[in-house]
Amino acid sequence: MADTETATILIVEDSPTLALTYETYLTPLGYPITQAHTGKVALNHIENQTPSVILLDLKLPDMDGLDILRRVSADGLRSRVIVITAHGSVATAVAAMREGAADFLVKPFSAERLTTTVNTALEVVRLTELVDEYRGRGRSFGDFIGESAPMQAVYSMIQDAAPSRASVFITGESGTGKELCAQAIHRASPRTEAPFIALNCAAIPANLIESEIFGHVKGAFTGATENRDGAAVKASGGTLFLDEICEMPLDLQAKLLRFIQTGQVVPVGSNDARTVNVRFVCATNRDPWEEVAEGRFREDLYYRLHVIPIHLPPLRDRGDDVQKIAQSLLLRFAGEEGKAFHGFSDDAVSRLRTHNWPGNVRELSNVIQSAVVLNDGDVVNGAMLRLPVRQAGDRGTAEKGIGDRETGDRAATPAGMPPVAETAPDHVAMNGLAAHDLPTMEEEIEPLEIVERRTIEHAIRLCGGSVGRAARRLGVDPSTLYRKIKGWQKAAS
Ligand SMILES: Nc1ncnc2c1ncn2[C@@H]1O[C@H](COP(=O)(O)OP(=O)(O)OP(=O)(O)O)[C@@H](O)[C@H]1O
Repeated sequence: MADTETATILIVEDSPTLALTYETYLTPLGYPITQAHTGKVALNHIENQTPSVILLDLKLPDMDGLDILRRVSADGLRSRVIVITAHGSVATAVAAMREGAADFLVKPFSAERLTTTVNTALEVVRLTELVDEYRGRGRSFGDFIGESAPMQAVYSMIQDAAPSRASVFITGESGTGKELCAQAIHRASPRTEAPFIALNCAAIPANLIESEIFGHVKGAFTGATENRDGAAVKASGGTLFLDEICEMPLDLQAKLLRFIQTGQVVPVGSNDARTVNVRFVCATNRDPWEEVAEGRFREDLYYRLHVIPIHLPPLRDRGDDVQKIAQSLLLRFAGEEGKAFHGFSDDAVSRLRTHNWPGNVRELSNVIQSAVVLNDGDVVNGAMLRLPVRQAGDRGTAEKGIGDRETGDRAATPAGMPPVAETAPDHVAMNGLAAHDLPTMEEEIEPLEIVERRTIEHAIRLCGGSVGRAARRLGVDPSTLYRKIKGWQKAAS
């Protein structure tokens, strides 16, 4: 049996009745099935999503089925193609096998014969994936999902870096998986049994970071009622992950540098140093060298930490990974929410592929979760994915690199929002009012509902599209925001 998380079946058959019959035969296998009644629809589907098995009738209204087979071979796709031929046309089946078909079925055939043939094909797909995995090619790694070439380079950097004690400096836009990468390094390292301690330098007030890293003694400051170990001591023998390192205040950067050089921790309010052995992994979504050039990040600290650099590519540069991650997230959220969703329609796949993903995997996760929470059905369609129809920087236009994060986040439409382009013409502002048409009084006094909506949308944008995080920051329950978003969607449709 193939991997149930990713295996899919495409039935290419011009007769809808026959296609439905085959689908009914194959449904008990439990894999998502798509029908294509023309060659054009089939090619379009294959372009967006690689099916594990293609059941292919060679007689199509708009093209020769062999052309589809040739395309699968030419593109080097892993799909196993099972050709369906009419009784008496064995020569065609032989020709198809020469072109790369995995098997053939002569009409009419029984449900059992079909399921056995498809199951065998799926098993071959599974074994091929297994072999690739052993060879270390074309596979995901740890908790990462994704098999694209840029991610393979990341996985191999992680594997090479893991055994060493050298500091790792991870860069990448927000939501690309920097923390996941730090955890993967720790897990693959000899320190795996010791603690992995993560500290987000941007999330802790400046006056508390020193104590959070180095600890404090009783009475060191108001509220220090007892001795407390900091992250450096807690991570002893393990890994200390300093996230958003470029946000660390300069005075503390000097203390961190001393700690790295000496391995000694001095808690706030104490003169006693304690020696610890930690491995440093840090991350930033800024361009660290630019931070050095601007005087916000110490150059000596940069060189100490920037020993092994790992750059996480933006999601828009990872090809098919978008669909693989989306599919895995869909099954996860559907399971959590008790929904039946198990796949995406072709238009949904096409939207997933063309969106620019400024908030990267986190944004993708929010969009899928929102689609699952707010809808019902077997398949997520394009309309359920609350993405802007068109946005500046969509694939094929502007490319973004690290350092462009803020622009990227501003461009993101929060998950679950009716995007501007879908609800209003160009000249209409986000709140639905054409500002230049209104008298001054109306500009000054806005209905509370609109102010509330703008505040919520703004918060979600600032939180990289995360409804959950925005709800926390706004001090309300996430279900309140989801309810409101659903209300806006209803009003817009
Ligand atoms: N390749 C991937 N496959 C599956 N899940 C992923 C992948 N990359 C990231 N994620 C998930 O996306 C979310 C964001 O990842 P993570 O927190 O590691 O990103 P980050 O780059 O550290 O973000 P930030 O810069 O905002 O701190 C997490 O829930 C993580 O598990």
